[in-house]
Amino acid sequence: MNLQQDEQVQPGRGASVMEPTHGEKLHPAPPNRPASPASIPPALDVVDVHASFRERRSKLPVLNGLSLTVEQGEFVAIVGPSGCGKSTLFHIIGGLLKPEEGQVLMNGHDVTGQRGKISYMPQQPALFPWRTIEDNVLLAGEVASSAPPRAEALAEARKWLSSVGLAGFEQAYPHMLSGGMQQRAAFLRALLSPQELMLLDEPFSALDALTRSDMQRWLLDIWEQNRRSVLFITHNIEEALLLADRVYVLSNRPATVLHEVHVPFDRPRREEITEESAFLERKRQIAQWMREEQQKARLS
Ligand SMILES: Nc1ncnc2c1ncn2[C@@H]1O[C@H](COP(=O)(O)OP(=O)(O)OP(=O)(O)O)[C@@H](O)[C@H]1O
Repeated sequence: MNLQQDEQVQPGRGASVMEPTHGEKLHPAPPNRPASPASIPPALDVVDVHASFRERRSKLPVLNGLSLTVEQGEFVAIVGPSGCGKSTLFHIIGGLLKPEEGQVLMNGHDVTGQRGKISYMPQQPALFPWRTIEDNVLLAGEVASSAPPRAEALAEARKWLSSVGLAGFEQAYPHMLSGGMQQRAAFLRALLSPQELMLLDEPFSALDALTRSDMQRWLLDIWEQNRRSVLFITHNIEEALLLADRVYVLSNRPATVLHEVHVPFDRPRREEITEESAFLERKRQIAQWMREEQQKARLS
């Protein structure tokens, strides 16, 4: 079902009520955060977005005045309770759903409800089983209006496949690869697509712990070479803090931003930061906020 586009603004649902309640910032912006001069708009600016699903006569509010930004070249993570509306937010940013209120701006332009502006990587690799790994990776370029010539795209894809340990698997089909390898190919497809902003929706949730840890290290490495603007959903607080420059903590459904946490570690990041007290302090604090949300949900 679609989100309602024509719903009346209800009394009391103005911006002041629906402003996100950003919690304390645990630290000022770290030095490694990409500097965004005032003249450069954020890669993504989600402004006061409201959304609900309507089923017959009942209405399920899902997003409640949610605002967030991703600066140019920034890696931002979202954590929040299960079912709070994270994927719905991605669908709105990707233009698959229209919000009842609010805007989605990319590079300063209003793109609310417009598709084709982001590259997206879902929980499952979503590779086409009838296409080889190489052809799956090339797909991103094929559907773009400003695609490079095929020979150029192929050379680029092969270079990347080799650099992510998939050399020799170019002509393999997805079922011939492990889950982690499939996710690498899916990530490459997102990375090589021409859209600047990448939305990653729990890309490692289906992987076992060891593969997940490998993939985190791998993603850090690849991302730090490229510095694309990334918005990343995860349920794993440690993963969020290890990868991101900032972490948004969402409330229960209907989701709004409860807290914004700056992650002050230099890049390239080392896995050892997970042992540092500044890391553990943030991890404990976010876990505490999440527990509080769970408690509220149980009591409501
Ligand atoms: N198409 C839809 N029609 C009706 N309700 C929906 C639809 N899609 C999602 N919902 C409901 O909206 C709420 C938010 O769903 P959403 O998938 O955005 O949450 P989420 O935070 O991504 O969940 P999870 O953490 O479990 O992946 C849930 O209660 C879900 O059941």
